Amino acid sequence: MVSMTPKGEMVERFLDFAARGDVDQISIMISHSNFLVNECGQNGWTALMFASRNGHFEVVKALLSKGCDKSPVNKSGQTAYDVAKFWGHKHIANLLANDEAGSLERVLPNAGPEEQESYFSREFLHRMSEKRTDSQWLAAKQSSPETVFLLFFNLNPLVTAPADEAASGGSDMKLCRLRLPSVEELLRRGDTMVVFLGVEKLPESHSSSAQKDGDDGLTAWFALNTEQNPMDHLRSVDAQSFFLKPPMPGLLTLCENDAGVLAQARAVLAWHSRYSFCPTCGSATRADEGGHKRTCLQADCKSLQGIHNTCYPRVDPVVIMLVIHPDGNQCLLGRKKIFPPGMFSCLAGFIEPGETVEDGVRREVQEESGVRVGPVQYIACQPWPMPSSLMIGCHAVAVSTDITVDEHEIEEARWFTRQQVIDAFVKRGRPPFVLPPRQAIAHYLIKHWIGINANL
Ligand SMILES: NC(=O)c1ccc[n+]([C@@H]2O[C@H](COP(=O)([O-])OP(=O)(O)OC[C@H]3O[C@@H](n4cnc5c(N)ncnc54)[C@H](O)[C@@H]3O)[C@@H](O)[C@H]2O)c1
Ligand SMILES: [Mg+2]
Ligand SMILES: [Mg+2]
Ligand SMILES: [Mg+2]
Ligand SMILES: [Zn+2]
Repeated sequence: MVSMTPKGEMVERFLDFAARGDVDQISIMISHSNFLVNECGQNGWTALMFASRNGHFEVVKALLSKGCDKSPVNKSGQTAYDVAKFWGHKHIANLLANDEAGSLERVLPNAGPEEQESYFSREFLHRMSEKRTDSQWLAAKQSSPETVFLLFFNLNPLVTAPADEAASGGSDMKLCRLRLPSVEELLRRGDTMVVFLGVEKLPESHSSSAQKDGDDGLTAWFALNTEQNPMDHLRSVDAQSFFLKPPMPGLLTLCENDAGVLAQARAVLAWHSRYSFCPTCGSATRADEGGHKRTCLQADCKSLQGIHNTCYPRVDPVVIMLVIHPDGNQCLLGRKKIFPPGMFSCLAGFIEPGETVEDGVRREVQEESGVRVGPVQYIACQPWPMPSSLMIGCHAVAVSTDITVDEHEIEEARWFTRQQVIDAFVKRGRPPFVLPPRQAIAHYLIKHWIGINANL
């Protein structure tokens, strides 16, 4: 082993505290030796990178407050910002990007807007995908009194209304967090689908004290779905709770945290309910890996050789776009027959095989409205769990303006002026149309266009 200088040892100790989130030790060491904030260890990582990797917000803040440089890159060319973003620590990525000389702007001067959190996108569980193959761990969690179970009946979640429903206008519905005694009987039934969702993220102050007696102290979450009314098999469930249906607009009434976990749970459960047989050979399949895989039971099935995407939960990419008139002052919105009266929204469509996002936008806009599109810019995305789409939101610039609607899909499409869109937002006078609900990415794409062109 290579021996280290006393300084080298001190740096490694400092980096270790950063990796573990020990903000007290970090502050003490900086107060004696401020140079540590910019040191990197033997693997080329700085304290800021380690803290960003492990989601230690307070450590990142402390390092920044001591003038830590955000620009160094590790051996893979990643800054601390890149590391935070890669590991999904959005709050840390925002902190690192918002600070004046944000690395994103420097590296990508023409970068679009900051990553946008949308309804259905909040991740408050850590998915712990490495535990999906640990059947012993999963079984222990399924029989732990701490574990949280979400229940679905035909993909409709069990919810409770807020106590002051009138005041909240019926929104902010909560998913019922059931415990083992309530669902024990359901878990024993063969026809209950069980999906491991993840574990609650730990507060930064979490220590290893909970790890005695083999318990890792992690609270696991599972989603259950049944196709037969589970009410007779449930124990001690709040009398106010009920299954939320139909999905639209019902699922848009959840609070933001619950909408995120619902998007994950419902999309996976919907996949199980649609793929009970092997898409390759038609045989029966079995759920594996905590409900994140289906394996064919036919020994010589092709799907058992190599990796087949038919064995994993599906996500369907959909482009959704706000098309802007060449004059920059109008946008194209359409309405489907099924929309509530007066509502107009962005055009949208499924991406086809072999197509880029940009080509998908151009094709769908032309098919649905006859308008031809030039430049396309990605803005934001949103999981859409009905049943399992990923909405890829873009702005696009039209290069022609005549409208011919595809009547199979769209009842009407129109150019609306910026003023008309603003009137619809502020609901002034008699607005010319109704906007899609704020939970839909279409709403955000329209609002963002108004925002970036603000000349009110
Ligand atoms: N979040 C939002 O703001 C928002 C707004 C609009 C639409 N959406 C969602 O986007 C999705 C797609 O929009 P669209 O209906 O206009 O798409 P679209 O314009 O491609 O037309 C739908 C048709 O495409 C075909 N299709 C192709 N691939 C499909 C697939 N993987 N699954 C189902 N059908 C497929 C079917 O014939 C279907 O009738 C819808 O599910 C809709 O709920 C979300
Ligand atoms: Mg469409
Ligand atoms: Mg279409
Ligand atoms: Mg289509
Ligand atoms: Zn098969």
